[in-house]
Amino acid sequence: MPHLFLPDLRLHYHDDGPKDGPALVLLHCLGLDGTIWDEVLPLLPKGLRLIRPDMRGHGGSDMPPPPYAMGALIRDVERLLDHLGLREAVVLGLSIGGLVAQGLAVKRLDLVRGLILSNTAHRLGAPSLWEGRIAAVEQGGLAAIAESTMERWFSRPFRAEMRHKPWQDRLLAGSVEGWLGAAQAIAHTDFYDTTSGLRLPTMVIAASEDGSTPPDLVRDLADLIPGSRFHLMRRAGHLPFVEQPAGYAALIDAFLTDIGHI
Ligand SMILES: O=C(O)CC1=CCC(=O)O1
Repeated sequence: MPHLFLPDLRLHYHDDGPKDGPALVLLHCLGLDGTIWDEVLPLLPKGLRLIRPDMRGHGGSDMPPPPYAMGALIRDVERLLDHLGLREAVVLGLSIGGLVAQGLAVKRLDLVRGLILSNTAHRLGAPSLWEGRIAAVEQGGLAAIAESTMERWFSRPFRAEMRHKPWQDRLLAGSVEGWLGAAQAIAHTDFYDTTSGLRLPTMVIAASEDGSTPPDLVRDLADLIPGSRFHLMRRAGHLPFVEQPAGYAALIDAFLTDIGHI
């Protein structure tokens, strides 16, 4: 899989589908990487070019020491899309990936034709909430937050069947430094003012059992962007495409069709 060699960073990404297809860029959440989308990709409409970067500090990308600035996370995606010569992509951002997507659209509207903001908000909790989690991870590593994170990521029935275990293992296999760096970026980001100025086709997805970005918070994000459409998925947590892959893919398909991207 390819890397983009930047002056300060080697960024790993997946680039699937036809090179001349309409582009969908998928940005992952904190603590995981671009492979989170593996199961949903086959359910997406055919013919899309699917770009999945690993955020700095995550997956196969370099792991600079923390903290990371949100501006750096946005610039990494900007430089990747410029490198690939992509314009007018639809950008799907999950959680922190949704913050990056909002920031990218504000900075480089030429790169972004539409947004899918999934389980995210203009601000992902108060700085004090993130300071507490950061302190816990500094002391006890990712194991210190793994169980509480699973409670936010997956619905109770899903966890009762122990189906969250592989995801917990994936979180625990990630880089502590990468998690800390990105968590610090989240703690200092509030995009209320800039996101409320966005005017582009946008779909916002929430999930009923999401403990990280509860539906009301996600709905506030949709309210900020005039004309955006809001969807609440039932029986799913913070990663709804894991618990409801077909329903999630159908939402993406309908949105891309409605805006004429496919
Ligand atoms: O840790 C969580 O609650 C989930 C999360 C927050 C930001 C992100 O990207 O994932």
